[in-house]
Amino acid sequence: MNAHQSLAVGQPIAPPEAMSPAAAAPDAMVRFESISKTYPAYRGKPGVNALQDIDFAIPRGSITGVIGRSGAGKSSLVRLINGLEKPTTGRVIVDNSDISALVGRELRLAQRSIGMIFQHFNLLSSRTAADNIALPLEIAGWTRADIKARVAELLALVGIADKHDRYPSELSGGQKQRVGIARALATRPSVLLSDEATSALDPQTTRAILDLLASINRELGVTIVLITHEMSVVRQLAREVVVLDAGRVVESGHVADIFTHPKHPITQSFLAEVIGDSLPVSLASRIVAEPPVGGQAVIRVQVRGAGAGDTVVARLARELGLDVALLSARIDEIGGQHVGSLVLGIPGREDAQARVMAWLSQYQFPAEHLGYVA
Ligand SMILES: Nc1ncnc2c1ncn2[C@@H]1O[C@H](COP(=O)(O)OP(=O)(O)OP(=O)(O)O)[C@@H](O)[C@H]1O
Repeated sequence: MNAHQSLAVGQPIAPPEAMSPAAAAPDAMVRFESISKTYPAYRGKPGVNALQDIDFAIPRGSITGVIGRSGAGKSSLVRLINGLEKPTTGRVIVDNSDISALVGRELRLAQRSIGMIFQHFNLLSSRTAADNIALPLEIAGWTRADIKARVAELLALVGIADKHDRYPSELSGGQKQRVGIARALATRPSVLLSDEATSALDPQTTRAILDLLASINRELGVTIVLITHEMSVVRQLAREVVVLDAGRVVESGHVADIFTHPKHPITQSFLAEVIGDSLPVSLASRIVAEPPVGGQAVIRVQVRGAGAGDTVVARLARELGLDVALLSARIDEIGGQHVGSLVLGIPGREDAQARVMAWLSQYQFPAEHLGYVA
């Protein structure tokens, strides 16, 4: 096993030797233990190694994002959690039960504690909203009276009590996903798998659905696993994130840690799409590689915590006795923490730059030198 794959999600980023494998995370809701998944060769098509050396834990009660590009192995990972696929090697433990070893009735019973929502909602068009939500309860053998009461409760929970008798064709995308969420929660699962559940929705509806998922996590304590190719979804909702690339976990940890210290190029490319690392055009167009006489060096600094941006600028100026200009700043709330990127202008002299970089490194602010402005 590759040590870099042995990560317990929820641990701050640490050197590989300090990372805990799944087995060291006893209070996990889902544990992948030395998982690989190979789809066999079929009708002349070669076999595919979809997942390799997967060994991590999803904390109970967490919202964990699993992010990766198309083909990274996200859907394969999800199908292992709900037992639709068996791993080629290793075990998948869900709520202390080895789902990869279950078959038949035992598997079906275990699957009732794992809800799932989908990109295209997967509702039955011939059934009303209420009857779609009732479906898993009918399959589980609930009485008609119990189903009626539970469906009413679920429709209210997801905020569409008035859509009880509507058919999917009469509902908006957001309302359809609310029906999907209610149906997924019907049998009171302990895990909710969300497979690109907001990818077909506009940004405003996406935000509303992600807010609903956050309140479900908070109020019902359901562990949520968010499969997505969008870092903006991870940023808004998840506290933990696992980055998959070519079937391997390349990085994992707290979202705020990953956003401030992305290590793997694939993570950096996901972040570049959302964090707005691009500089304002008016500033970018002025940056040059060689120091102009009397010019400023331009330094980008990553900061964390409320007020951290102001503190860095003030302390740098005070403690080093230098003129520090704030050329641009952006602060976001990520994983419940303020995370930001400051672009500072400092005196272009070599000694001043060296002192600023040493100070930033001493206080562990990631920083990069972007060039100079006149
Ligand atoms: N049933 C299958 N049979 C053969 N190969 C498969 C099967 N399912 C997935 N694969 C292959 O396994 C790899 C991982 O696919 P998977 O669907 O898990 O990735 P993904 O990250 O979910 O991608 P996407 O975002 O495009 O859905 C891909 O190369 C895919 O072609």
